[in-house]
Amino acid sequence: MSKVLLLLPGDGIGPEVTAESRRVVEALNARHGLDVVMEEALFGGAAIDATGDPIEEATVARAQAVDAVLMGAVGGPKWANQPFDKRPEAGLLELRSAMQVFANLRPAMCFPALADASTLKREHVEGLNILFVRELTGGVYFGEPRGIEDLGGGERRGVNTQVYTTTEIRRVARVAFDLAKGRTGKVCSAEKSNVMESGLLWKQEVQKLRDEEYPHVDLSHMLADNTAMQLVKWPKQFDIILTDNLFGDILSDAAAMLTGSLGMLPSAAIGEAGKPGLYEPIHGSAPDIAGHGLANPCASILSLAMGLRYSLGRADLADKVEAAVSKALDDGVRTRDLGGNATTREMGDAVLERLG
Ligand SMILES: NC(=O)c1ccc[n+]([C@@H]2O[C@H](COP(=O)([O-])OP(=O)(O)OC[C@H]3O[C@@H](n4cnc5c(N)ncnc54)[C@H](O)[C@@H]3O)[C@@H](O)[C@H]2O)c1
Ligand SMILES: CC(C)[C@H](C(=O)O)[C@@H](O)C(=O)O
Ligand SMILES: [Mg+2]
Repeated sequence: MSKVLLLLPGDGIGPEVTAESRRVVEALNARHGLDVVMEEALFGGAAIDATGDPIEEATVARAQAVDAVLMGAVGGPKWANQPFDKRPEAGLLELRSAMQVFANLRPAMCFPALADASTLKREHVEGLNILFVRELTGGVYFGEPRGIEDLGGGERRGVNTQVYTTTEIRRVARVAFDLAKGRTGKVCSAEKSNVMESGLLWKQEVQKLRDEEYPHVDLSHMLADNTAMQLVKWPKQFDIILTDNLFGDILSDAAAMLTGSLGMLPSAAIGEAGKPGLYEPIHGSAPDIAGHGLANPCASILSLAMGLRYSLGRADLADKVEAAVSKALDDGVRTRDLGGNATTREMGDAVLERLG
């Protein structure tokens, strides 16, 4: 039976990069025995313009019912003054929460051809293969209370609450420990247990789960600020980095530059087995380059590959797509962020040509 992939292109460069992933799916359907039907819906600013809301209830329901969701990016200056709960980004948080995709896998891999594209020296990044496991449906992004209070006399107070429960910590740590089996076995958990109670609970629960059920995992703990420094100093010391929602957001953007560009980093957000996954590049809508065909579509295409692997049951085609991206880079095809002058479409063409 056909599988269903819901595309949510979103805003800015979102539609530009998602269009290239759509062409990859079409090529796999036509030439490689994939049987995926694509649907599309408005999301983010585009949905606000059409309906007043960043995501319609029907779209959330569809995302929960299909096999996988591939989104582009949301947000931009046009919607920056919307009330907070009506912003494009609020729609994304609502979608992640509704899909219960609590573990966000963000692989920061340096493709061989890009070892000189990073702002760090070649020996620091060549062969780099870090996997972030970022908690995605809890923490300070969702904690209550939140808001901006008027204290009178021109004084205001902005409030967000960092909160984690044992269950939230253990279920994402389990994902990291399970993934460690197929890798080097090393997991570094990053938090701020020195100043935050939620960070101390995080550290204790991660250690407890390791001791109870994963004795073979080589677990270490690192304060998140030191982790940021160590990522730049000697990134190859890391294999899996397990961390919370906010630190994972920040550390993975920093790690993107180790691979050459933010336009290279894909992600997979997964939850309980059998539930649909949400696949998205880690970059945003890039308003500074949107509409000019300059965006790098690799992060989107590689996110699609993760979807093929984790939700669509076609790890063989995921390997094929990743190999085609790697080959295109080997052959010197580069978008502007990687120092070249290929357009988004030309980069997509280069991947399609190498799919076989
Ligand atoms: N998942 C998402 O939907 C998501 C993620 C991050 C940011 N955002 C939103 O995007 C908007 C812009 O945020 P920002 O500018 O801080 O971050 P951004 O990731 O959009 O862009 C940061 C920089 O990286 C460049 N860049 C990003 N993706 C690229 C690509 N594929 N190819 C080439 N260059 C690329 C941009 O041109 C920009 O210079 C904001 O509204 C933000 O909330 C959305
Ligand atoms: C747009 C925003 C909600 C999002 C996040 O902070 O999670 C983005 O930065 C990301 O990395 O996916
Ligand atoms: Mg981010």
